[in-house]
Amino acid sequence: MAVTPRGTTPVPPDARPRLTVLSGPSGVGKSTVVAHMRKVHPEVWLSVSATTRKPRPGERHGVQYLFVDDEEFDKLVANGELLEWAEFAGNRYGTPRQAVLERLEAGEPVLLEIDLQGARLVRESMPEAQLVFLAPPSWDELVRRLTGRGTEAPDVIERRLTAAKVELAAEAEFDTTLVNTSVEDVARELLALMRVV
Ligand SMILES: Nc1nc2c(ncn2[C@@H]2O[C@H](COP(=O)(O)OP(=O)(O)O)[C@@H](O)[C@H]2O)c(=O)[nH]1
Ligand SMILES: Nc1ncnc2c1ncn2[C@@H]1O[C@H](COP(=O)(O)OP(=O)(O)O)[C@@H](O)[C@H]1O
Repeated sequence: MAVTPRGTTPVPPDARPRLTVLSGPSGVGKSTVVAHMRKVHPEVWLSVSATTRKPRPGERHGVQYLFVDDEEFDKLVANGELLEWAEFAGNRYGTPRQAVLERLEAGEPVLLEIDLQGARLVRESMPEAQLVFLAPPSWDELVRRLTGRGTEAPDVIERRLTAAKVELAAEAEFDTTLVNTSVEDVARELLALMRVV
């Protein structure tokens, strides 16, 4: 058996911590799945994005998002502080770069919950990232969930459903699709993909 000096054992590629990107149309259940996953495994780290969107009732700065105004977002972009950013349904969203890189360097798995445009940008800049698409059981169920959530006005729901058609058409670009029928099942599958369990 070959003896490798201590400290120089090569890390097999599949043991490396991975950057996982979770995308899917608005209302499919991304936040619900991630919240459940973190209830079961609080140690899983999720990047907190910056956004120019206004907080929904119950959302808090630094928890769901870093809520910033247009000027602050411009600064984050100009200073190169975002790993990626995109405009989605009239607001801008971006992933703070430093925290993600620090976690990956520390050997921890990292999860980004971002839109299709962001997923494409991450694929370009970090080809080792795995892209996971969260799909609804059906179009009608997606409309029911988005409408039933009751957080958006009808015109905003329309914009999001228009974006959803584009996102659903891009499913084949992703490495894996998970269909969100059961939150518990999807959370378990996602944890397995991230090699947390
Ligand atoms: N590109 C990019 N998209 C993001 C980021 N953060 C959130 N998003 C996406 O922006 C979209 C809208 O998010 P949000 O307004 O919270 O609505 P929700 O996903 O329907 O609850 C979703 O597809 C999110 O995944 C980010 O940092 N970058
Ligand atoms: N598997 C599921 N079955 C039924 N309803 C779900 C499921 N997952 C999420 N929901 C509901 O769908 C709505 C949208 O979920 P949310 O997590 O806000 O979606 P997203 O973050 O993708 O926009 C919420 O009201 C949520 O409770």
